[in-house]
Amino acid sequence: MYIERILIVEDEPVVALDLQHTLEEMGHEVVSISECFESAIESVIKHSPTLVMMDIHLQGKIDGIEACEAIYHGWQIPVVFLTAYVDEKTVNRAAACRPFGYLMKPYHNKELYAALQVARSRHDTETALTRSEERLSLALEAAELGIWEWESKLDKIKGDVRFDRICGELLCPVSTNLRSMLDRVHPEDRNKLENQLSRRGFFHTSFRAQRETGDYAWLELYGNRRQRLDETSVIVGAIRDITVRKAIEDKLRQASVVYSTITEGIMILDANAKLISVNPAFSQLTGYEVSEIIGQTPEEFLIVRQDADPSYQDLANSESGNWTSEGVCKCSDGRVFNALQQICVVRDDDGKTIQFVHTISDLTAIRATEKQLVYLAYHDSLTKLPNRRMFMDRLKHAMASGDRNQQYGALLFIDMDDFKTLNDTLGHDMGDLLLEEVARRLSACVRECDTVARLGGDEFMVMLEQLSHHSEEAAIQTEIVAKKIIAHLDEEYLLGVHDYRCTPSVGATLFLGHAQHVDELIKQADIAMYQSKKGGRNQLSFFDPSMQQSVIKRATLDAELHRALERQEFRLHYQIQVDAWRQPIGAEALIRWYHPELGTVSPAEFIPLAEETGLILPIGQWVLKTACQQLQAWQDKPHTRNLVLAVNISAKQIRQKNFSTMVLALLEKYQVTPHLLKLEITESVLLDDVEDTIKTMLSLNSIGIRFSMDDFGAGYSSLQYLKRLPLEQLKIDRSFVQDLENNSSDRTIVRTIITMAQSLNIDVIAEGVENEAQRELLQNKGCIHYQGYLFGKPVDIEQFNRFLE
Ligand SMILES: Nc1nc2c(ncn2[C@@H]2O[C@H](COP(=O)(O)O[C@H]3[C@@H](O)[C@H](n4cnc5c(=O)[nH]c(N)nc54)O[C@@H]3COP(=O)(O)O)[C@@H](O)[C@H]2O)c(=O)[nH]1
Repeated sequence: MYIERILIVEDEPVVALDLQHTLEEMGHEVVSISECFESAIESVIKHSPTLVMMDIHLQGKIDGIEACEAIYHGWQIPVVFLTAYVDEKTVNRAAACRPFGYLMKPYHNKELYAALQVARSRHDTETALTRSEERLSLALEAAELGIWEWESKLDKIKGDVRFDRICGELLCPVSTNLRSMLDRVHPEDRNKLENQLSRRGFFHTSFRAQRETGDYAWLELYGNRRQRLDETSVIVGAIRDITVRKAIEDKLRQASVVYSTITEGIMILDANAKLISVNPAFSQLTGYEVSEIIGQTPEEFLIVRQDADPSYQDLANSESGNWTSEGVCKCSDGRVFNALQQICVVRDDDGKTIQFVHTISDLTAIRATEKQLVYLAYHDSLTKLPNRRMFMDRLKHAMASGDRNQQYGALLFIDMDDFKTLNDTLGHDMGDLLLEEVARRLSACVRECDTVARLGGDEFMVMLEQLSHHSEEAAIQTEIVAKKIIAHLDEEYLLGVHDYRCTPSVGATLFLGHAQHVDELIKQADIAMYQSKKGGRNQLSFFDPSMQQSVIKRATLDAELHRALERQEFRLHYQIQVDAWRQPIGAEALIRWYHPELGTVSPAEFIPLAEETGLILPIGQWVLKTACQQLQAWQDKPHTRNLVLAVNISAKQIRQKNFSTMVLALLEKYQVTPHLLKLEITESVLLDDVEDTIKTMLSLNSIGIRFSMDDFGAGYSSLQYLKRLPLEQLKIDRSFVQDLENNSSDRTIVRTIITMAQSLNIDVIAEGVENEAQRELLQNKGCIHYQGYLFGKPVDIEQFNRFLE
């Protein structure tokens, strides 16, 4: 039996004493007797009784029922009423304050004994229940779980305060029915959740529910669906917001994928820098399995420490906790590689170092690529020779050492003759083969200390170092090497199945120290090489300063020529063409360039330059337009109406795709009768794209435009093509006319040209006729049209028109 420490609250002292006696006989202890509420409270505080026996009628204003409420509420001490009251009102009041017993006076001892036993038992049970509820509440709070319940009969979801906290915002209104709650669930999760909720027994699931803000929260739901006897069912369960956990899990999952798939090797070390784990890439990189190295520090098996490297402890103490450096790693098989290593300190919330993450990346491939890139930056990919960049470096170096030793060096600029023809005829692959072979032969011709480089295309450069201290001797040494090069490059090449011959043109220049700039030296060698080309190719030329002057002049001319059109510096001059009776039959339009500073520049000087740069196209267009304007002007006057105007057309012009269209447009614009326009072409048009050129000529000729073959006899003169061209006229070159009186060969050539033209039914005109003797000779041979100073020099249009009048 439990021995109670009892407080008796009784206003009748006799009854109280009797009760005390009885209780003590039962073995209990009576700690105090009080007659009123106030003294009862004092006794509770003072004696901490385990049970109170309470009379309802007490001295003072407060009765036993109120006293019971106060004592139980304040100290949770069970109270048993002991009273004579049996009226319904009193009993109901007493019952409302949940007493632990209600004993009627007078009572039997056995009744008292039973009442005390029941009170004790109920109090213990209730206390245990309250504690258990408290524990559960604390556990739910700690687990962040909310309790919820749903009854099918009511179709209402109810929950505790934690449930409201978790779901209030998400699934509001909280006391909603199941369908409304499901409506807030993410469509992809809805079916799964619905299935779980309809299942009998335990379930556990997670789903997304939409917040008021529109974004989704992750919820974890536990439940147990039970069937009641009346066939209704109830689900009781718990719910938890796992949004943050999900986000962390996602990150962890990503981190885990990165950890296991990244190509960098990762070591996780504990706070003492002892290895805990490695990722797969680490084992692949180093050959170490985690079991072999666990518990060791990386320096014991992998990292070759440098003196400047910080220790793990240094890093743990550092503010950044991060260190990156290039280092050397040793693999399990002894192989060594360069690695980029990074160490990151992992700290807990209190800032204490708990781990290190040590990452290593193999730099071998990067270093190899860098090496390759450097190689490519300084070498020609086809021939593997040094390229221009490296050559320039070496040249600067050679100049510096030549300066110190006072020894001459030499540059040889080598260009393969007619390389373009090889590419055009046998294709670029064969061209590449030739260049590779040239590179081999050049390298074989020079000493170890010399440099062979490819500048691009078919241009090679050879630098000879450590030549004589005297320029003459150095020149002789250079000549010997250059001749050797020419001889070797002149030998036959086997290109695939083709035997091929290709000669070089070589230009040479000497240098001593830093007397000239590198670019200047290369230009000198280039100029000398052009000299070789001009001199007939397959030869060596040394640089001569006068050559440089002409190159500079040419560059100036080129720059000025680009601006000449827009500055309107061109004019057309006209030179009369006459018949046997000296009657004007037409004129040749000849361009003149009046430059404000350079003065009058001869077309013989600037036309070849314009052809080279492509400027001949806009210039030629301007000439044609001006000629058409002039023809239009002549058409108004009877004595000029039938004059035919000859315009020089360069090969580049006639090869333009839209040449015919452009000419037709001009004729139309200036209302010119086509047969008054004569286009003078040279034999050079037959060197390239002959078929297309013939097509263009035929189309222009079909509308009446005439063609004259200029400088005939001086060049290529392919008779095979001649008969296919729609030519109206051959113009005998001035060089044959000049010496006609004294040179019998020229006379023969002129006679042959005239005879051939007559047989082909083509007219003949002679240019450069300067005296009567020449004219007579030409007439005697059958040439009756002339152009030359004998009849008039090229003059501007005002003079020309005056002359005609
Ligand atoms: N594509 C173009 N070429 C043109 C154009 N204008 C001229 N040219 C070509 O330039 C070259 C030089 O021409 P130019 O200095 O005008 O010389 C011409 C005549 O002045 C000269 N000539 C004429 N008669 C005599 C003579 O009796 N003696 C003598 N020493 N020289 C004379 O001959 C040149 C005309 O030559 P050609 O054109 O071959 O009939 C020259 O090649 C021009 O073609 C142009 O607009 N476009």
